[in-house]
Order: sequence, then C-alpha cells, then structure tokens
Amino acid sequence: MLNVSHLTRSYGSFVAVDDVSFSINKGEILGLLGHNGAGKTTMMKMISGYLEANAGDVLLDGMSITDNAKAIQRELGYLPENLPVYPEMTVAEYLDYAADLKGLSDLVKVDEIKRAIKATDLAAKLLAPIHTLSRGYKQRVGVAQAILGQPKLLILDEPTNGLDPEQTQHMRRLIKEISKNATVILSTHIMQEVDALCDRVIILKAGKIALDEKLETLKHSKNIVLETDYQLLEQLQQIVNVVTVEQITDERLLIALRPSASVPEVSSQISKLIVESGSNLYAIHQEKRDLEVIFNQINQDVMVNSDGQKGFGQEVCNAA
Ligand SMILES: Nc1ncnc2c1ncn2[C@@H]1O[C@H](COP(=O)(O)OP(=O)(O)OP(=O)(O)O)[C@@H](O)[C@H]1O
Repeated sequence: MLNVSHLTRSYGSFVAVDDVSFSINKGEILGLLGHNGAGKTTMMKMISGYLEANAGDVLLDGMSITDNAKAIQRELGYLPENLPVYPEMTVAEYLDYAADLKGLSDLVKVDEIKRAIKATDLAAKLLAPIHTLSRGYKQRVGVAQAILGQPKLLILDEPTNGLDPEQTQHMRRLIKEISKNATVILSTHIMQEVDALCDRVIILKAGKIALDEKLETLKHSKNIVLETDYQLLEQLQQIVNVVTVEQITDERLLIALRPSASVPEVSSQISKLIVESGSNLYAIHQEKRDLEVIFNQINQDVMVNSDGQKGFGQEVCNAA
C-alpha cells in the first residue's frame, strides 16, 4: 500500500537520503533504524509530504504525494521528532485544532477526539495548557493528534521518547493495536522497541538502505560459528549447502549456509570432517544474531544480505 521509490533529498551538496526504495503492506510495522544523521527524519518528512524530495516519489494506495500531498496527509498520522504543539493551547483545544487541520467533519470529530484521548490516556489533562505538561504527556498529545481520523499510515518519530517504562509499555500496546488497521513506520534508536513491535526493519546508513529484512528472518541465521585449528578451509567449502567460509580470527570461522540448509545436519558433517582429520574442534554453534549485533556490524561496514549471510570488510549492501 505504501511504495517509496528512488527517494532522494539533499541539503546543499550534502545528500541526506540517497535513492531509497521500499514498499510496505497494510498492517505491517516497519522499524526504521540508523545512527544520528542517517537520514531517518528526512525520509519520514518526505513520506508524509512535509518535505519535498529532490527525486523519487511516494505512493499511498497508488496516489502520488507529489501531486496529492494534502489528500495523502488526511490519510496519515505523523508524530514528528519535535512536536509542533502550541504551548498556550490546552490539550482539548489543540486536539480540536488538529482535527480541523486533518479535515475531520463535525460528525466524526468529537468521537475521534474522544477515541484519541482514551487511547493515549489523556483525560486527566484535557484542560491543562500544553506548556505545563511533562515530556511524556506532551508525547502522548503528539500521538493523540497523530491517530485522529484513524489514519491508514502512521509515521512515528521516536514515539516513546521521554516516556517512563509504564508509559512505554502503554504506547507499545497502543501502536500494536493501531497496526491492526494501519501501516506503521516507526523510527527509533531503541533496539528493544523494534524487537517488541516490528515485523520488519530497515537500517539506514548515510542516507542509504543498509538492510531491509523481516525480523523473523534476521533472527534465524543460517550461519555457523566454528572454533577449530583445522586448516583445510577448502574442504569445508565443499560441504553441500555451505556457501561461504570466512576466517574471522586464527581459530574462529564463520560458515554461511544456504537458506534451505539444516544447521544441525551441516554442523554434524563439519564436526565429523574435523575430528576425522585429527584436528581440534573447540566449539561449533549456530550464530546468535540479535538486532543490536546486526546494527553494529552494519555500521562497521559488514555486509549482511537477504540470505542472512555476511562478509567482513565489504561494502554494505541493500538486502531489499
Ligand atoms: N535543514 C537541514 N539543513 C541542512 N542539513 C540538514 C537539515 N536537516 C537535516 N540535515 C542533515 O541531514 C542528515 C540527516 O538528518 P536527519 O535528521 O534526517 O537524520 P536522522 O537519522 O533523523 O538523525 P537523528 O537520529 O539524529 O534524528 C544529517 O547529517 C543532518 O545534519
């Protein structure tokens, strides 16, 4: 339902988002990760039509943002990094104003505001001027305005920023709930957030997609870590279903298998080969991959591709 194609944006001569393409289906929660300055906010602003792209396009249900920014903005909810909330307004006044900006008709406006207040647990603060609210409550106001009108696409920049652990849990449940009827893009620095919420992750590096993968696939690596003094690497390479053999340290190897391979089966073949050769086998296990490790590898220029294989010291590649 959302197609981002060749999206590019420069500030002067600096390219902040560089030819980014991906699609998201309805009901998916996409986590957008990247170091400070990777281009996440720039990309989200372009997807939501608040920043013009230099090249490329964004289509929501086939409708281009270039020609229909206003119409698309009615279909999306956006929680920006820095909330453009009006400090002197009360929460109720602000939500009323936000509902008008979204073009909600009088018929649905009151119900929608009530729904957003309930979802974000803001009833106690309705008459409080926004400047008197804590960071966490301001964040909830931002989320409340984003979900007004039941958007098809919800874009959340650091949604749990400033929230305490209990509010964070509440916000995660809310995002899950919303995702039943909407596509969600969520930018965060918090890996646990992606782990807890997302179906899929895109890691941006220097404005480009360094990884685009389903979380499920990422976690089930087909790599074997081997610790041995066995020297005949070409013999390992001959084993059926072994794709690459990488020497990480003198006695540590990383063996990438085909996606269809059985890890226990190949492990047993490898063990047999080493033991029969008279070499020492110190350890053999399936590589543990968590998002944090992958994120760090990518930012150290380690290639991770869609087969879950990786190579050190190579260009980071787009796995999409
Ligand atoms: N208005 C601007 N003018 C000039 N450069 C900008 C502007 N906005 C962003 N940049 C630069 O573009 C790059 C990407 O910025 P962006 O805010 O999109 O990154 P980000 O991934 O969201 O970072 P963060 O995690 O720190 O929010 C950065 O190097 C930033 O300095």
